[in-house]
Amino acid sequence: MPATQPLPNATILGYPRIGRRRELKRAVEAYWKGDLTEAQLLETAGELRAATRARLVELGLPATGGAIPESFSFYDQVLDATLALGAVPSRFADVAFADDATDLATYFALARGDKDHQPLEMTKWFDTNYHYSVPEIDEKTPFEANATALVAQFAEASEQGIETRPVLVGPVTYLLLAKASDAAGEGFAPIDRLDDVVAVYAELLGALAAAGATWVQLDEPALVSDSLSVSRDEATALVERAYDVLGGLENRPQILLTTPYGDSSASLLRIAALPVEAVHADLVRGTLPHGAFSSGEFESAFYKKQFVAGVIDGRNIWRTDLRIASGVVQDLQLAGIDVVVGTSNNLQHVPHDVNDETKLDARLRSWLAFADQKVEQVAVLARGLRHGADSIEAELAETSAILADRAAAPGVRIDAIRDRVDAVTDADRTRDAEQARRDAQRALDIPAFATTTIGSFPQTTEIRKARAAFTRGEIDQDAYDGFLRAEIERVIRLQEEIGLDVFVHGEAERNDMVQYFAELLDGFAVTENGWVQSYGTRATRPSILWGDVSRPAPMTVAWSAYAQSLTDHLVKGMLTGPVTILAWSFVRDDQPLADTASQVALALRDEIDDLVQAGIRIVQVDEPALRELLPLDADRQAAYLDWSVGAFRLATSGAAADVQIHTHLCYSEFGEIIDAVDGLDADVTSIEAARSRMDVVEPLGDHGYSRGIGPGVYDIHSPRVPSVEEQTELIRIAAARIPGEQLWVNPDCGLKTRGYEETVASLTNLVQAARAVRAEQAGATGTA
Ligand code: MET
Ligand SMILES: [Zn+2]
Repeated sequence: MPATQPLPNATILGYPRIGRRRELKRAVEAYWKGDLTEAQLLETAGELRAATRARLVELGLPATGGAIPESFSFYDQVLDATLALGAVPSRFADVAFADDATDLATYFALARGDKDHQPLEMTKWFDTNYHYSVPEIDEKTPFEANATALVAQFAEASEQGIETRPVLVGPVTYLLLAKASDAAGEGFAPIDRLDDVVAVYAELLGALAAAGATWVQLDEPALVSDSLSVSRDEATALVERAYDVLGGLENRPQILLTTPYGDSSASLLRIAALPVEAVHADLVRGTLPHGAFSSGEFESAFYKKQFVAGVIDGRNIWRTDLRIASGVVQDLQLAGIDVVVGTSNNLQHVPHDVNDETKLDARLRSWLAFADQKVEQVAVLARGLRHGADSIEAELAETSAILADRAAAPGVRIDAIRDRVDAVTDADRTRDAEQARRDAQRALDIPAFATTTIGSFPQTTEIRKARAAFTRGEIDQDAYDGFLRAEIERVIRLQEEIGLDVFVHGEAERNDMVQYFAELLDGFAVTENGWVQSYGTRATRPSILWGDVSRPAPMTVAWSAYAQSLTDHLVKGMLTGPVTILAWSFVRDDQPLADTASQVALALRDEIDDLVQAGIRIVQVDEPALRELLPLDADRQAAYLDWSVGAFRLATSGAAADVQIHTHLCYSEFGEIIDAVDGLDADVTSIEAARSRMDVVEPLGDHGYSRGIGPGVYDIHSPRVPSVEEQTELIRIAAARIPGEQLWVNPDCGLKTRGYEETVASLTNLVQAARAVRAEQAGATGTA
């Protein structure tokens, strides 16, 4: 047993690491380009970490005792764990053991790949829009502890006079989020290596103890998810097995085991029985174990053990109702629990500081809490625990007044919008029968294996410059519109040259596929500095959906109509779907998401109507986040799928039979929600598939999917140009399962992050691949 030194009664699970002005992004990208040396990058990162620690102390977290998490990452916390475990996949051995290899070079090679290596796959982290690098594990993966970064950061903090708490993804979650490498044998699952991995965690903990760390945080969100390869009950048993070992170590820091992102109430008492010194529960998404309080079980489970109560919401940007949160922690304390006030999860999912938003309406701003304000809220509640609730009455009263102001503010509830939602019927969510649509859409004259793209073309420096100049008022609306029209014309001509079948206008006018709409819809506000890491050096600036949503004017019609006027090819109208608009915004927490979704859907429905009036015959409504919002909790999934699918249908069902509705899904495993994808009832669905070698096609084929499907054949997440042969092979795999008339040939996703050179080369190959397969099929059936 380590020496007991209790955790101070205020903490957070983690803090944004990209920097208040995205300093880390700039430094890392400069390093990639060769403009910054490794030493310079390490120095910048050190400065950022130091600034973060100092800020957290300033905001009220104690500088000692492990209250401050050491949650920095250059790219991704799962990738950090991969390096700490030495779990470099064998296909990267040549990189890791090269003469000039450094830990950092290996790290980025895994993250991004290079011309000889595909990067580690990326996928969504629980139900967030954050992506982690998926570990690749097999029977032979060599595990070897590498505590260098963990120890160095802890030591760096000590130098600064701050005693931090190193943070690591826990062993069970790490392995359950991993995938079996291509070298793995049949039936192997990464979790089979649990004992080996636990042994390496033991070494890492030993190294941290030797460095003087009194606390370590191990995150085990696997405990709250029903979407992993094992049941929650099994995950709990695995956690028991792992922490019995780790807890039993002679030489280790005290362990804080966390269960963020969901409801751990079913397993909390079992977890509390483990030989760890503190356990966290997310009390925003989850609850305390039912009945355990009155029965005294909770008190005995937490006897001589600290409970970190995650009462401050780490997923949204609203001020937490402090009076309620204070009641919860005060009751716990009254029951004799050694309670620590905490956040529901790592604050990496929220921006830094509301005070950086100088242009936001002052009233709206007063309702908000970004990471810094959340830390302050934690500190207030902790003070209330130390000195009694009376001592924080002024703060409680202030928050109550703010919440009351928000509830009554104009625009938060608009009767006309609510009446329209109330009047929606099933008929409004239902299109003509599939056959009738197929017949009506023959007039569109679309070939088998039709080639198209997902919407965006590369966002060039010129586009970004023009947008910035327009935002700063350096060029006027006419000049900007003229620039965008020229850009659209260029993209149309390019598609003609490449020989694609169905065109797009290229989305040059969009800064972001959600923010663009948020700026044009009523009920949303956008931030200046509200960046949140999406993956690696990429960050998004989610909009704030604060009021009832409506569409004051058409949003995309002018651009789409202009593009269509330039060509005889069909041009797809391009909209972002209601679920994705919600998923990638900060949504209001004062009404069910389903109600908000209906409001957004009705606005999109009107937009589709206007697009069709303007001569557009195909409209794509992107829902890449459909899978992302699927609740981790199986009990809540059916209700979610019901409203999310319903919202998409409400948006699209105003379209007549001869209008072809497309949708696009990406970034996720869709096998699990195949019925929902089917339920969207889109005429054509494009879906990410290249990286997974068309894995999605099999379940679709088995499912008897009868409408159009475009499994991506070109992985746009990498600058690599896929050859004609490669893409032909992928189309053939799909064609073996799905009839050619149903198949579309397209990239995995939009091209906005790619450069023109690789884009043109890849699309040219794509068109050739489609033609090759068409010719093969024509040969096979004897038709021309
Ligand atoms: C993340 S999905 C992106 C879809 C969008 N239409 C685009 O092409 O960029
Ligand atoms: Zn996509």
